[in-house]
Amino acid sequence: MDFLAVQDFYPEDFAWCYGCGRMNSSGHHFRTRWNEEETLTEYQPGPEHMAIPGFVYGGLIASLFDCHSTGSASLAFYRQAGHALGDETPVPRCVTASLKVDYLKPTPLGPTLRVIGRIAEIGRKKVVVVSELWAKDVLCARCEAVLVTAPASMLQNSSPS
Ligand SMILES: CCCCCCCCCCCCCC(=O)SCCNC(=O)CCNC(=O)[C@H](O)C(C)(C)COP(=O)(O)OP(=O)(O)OC[C@H]1O[C@@H](n2cnc3c(N)ncnc32)[C@H](O)[C@@H]1OP(=O)(O)O
Repeated sequence: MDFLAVQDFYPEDFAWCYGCGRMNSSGHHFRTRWNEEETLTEYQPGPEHMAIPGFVYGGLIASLFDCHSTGSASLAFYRQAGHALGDETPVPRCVTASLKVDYLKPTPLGPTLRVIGRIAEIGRKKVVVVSELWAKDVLCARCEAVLVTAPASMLQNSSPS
C-alpha cells in the first residue's frame, strides 16, 4: 500500500461497507487519510459511474462524501485519543447521522476526484466534518456531515454470515 488509510484498520467485522469496506469485494474501497490537518480521499470513477455522458452520478458523489466523512471522524477520534494508524488500539467506527450535499457544478467524468475534509467540531461521541470535492481545480460539491460513534445495536449484524 502506498499510504495508510483509516479503512485499512477498521476491525474486520466492521469493514464490509459497500463504499469503503476492504472486505467487500464488490464495493468502491474508498480510502481516507490525514493530509496534515485535513483529511483526504481520492477516487477515480469509472465509465459505469456516469450520470449522463461525461459527468459523474450524484449518488456516487454522496457515497464518496459519506465514507470520507465517517473515515474522517474515525481519524479525528483516534488522533484526539493520542493514537496513530498502526497502533494496536482498535480504530473507532462511526455511522452517519446526517449528510448534506450541495452540488455546485457538474462533476466531470475523467479526473481523479479529491475530497478534502476539515474537522469542524469534535465532541464526546459526535464529529462534524465539512468537505469539498474537487475535480482538478474545479470545486464541484460541498458536504456537511454529522458522524456519531457506532451504536452497540449495530454490532449484531456487523458482518455477513
Ligand atoms: C460497540 C461497537 C459497535 C460497532 C458497530 C459498528 C458498525 C459499523 C457500521 C458501519 C457503517 C458504515 C457507515 C454507514 O453506512 S452508516 C449507515 C447510515 N447510518 C445509519 O444507519 C445510522 C442510523 N441512525 C442511528 O443509528 C442513530 O440515529 C444515531 C446513532 C446516528 C444517533 O443516535 P442518537 O440520536 O441516539 O444519538 P445521541 O442522541 O446520543 O446523539 C449523539 C449526537 O449526535 C447528534 N445527532 C444525532 N442525530 C443527528 C442528526 N440526524 N443530525 C444532526 N445531529 C444528530 C445529537 O444531537 C447528539 O449531538 P450532541 O448533543 O452530542 O451535540
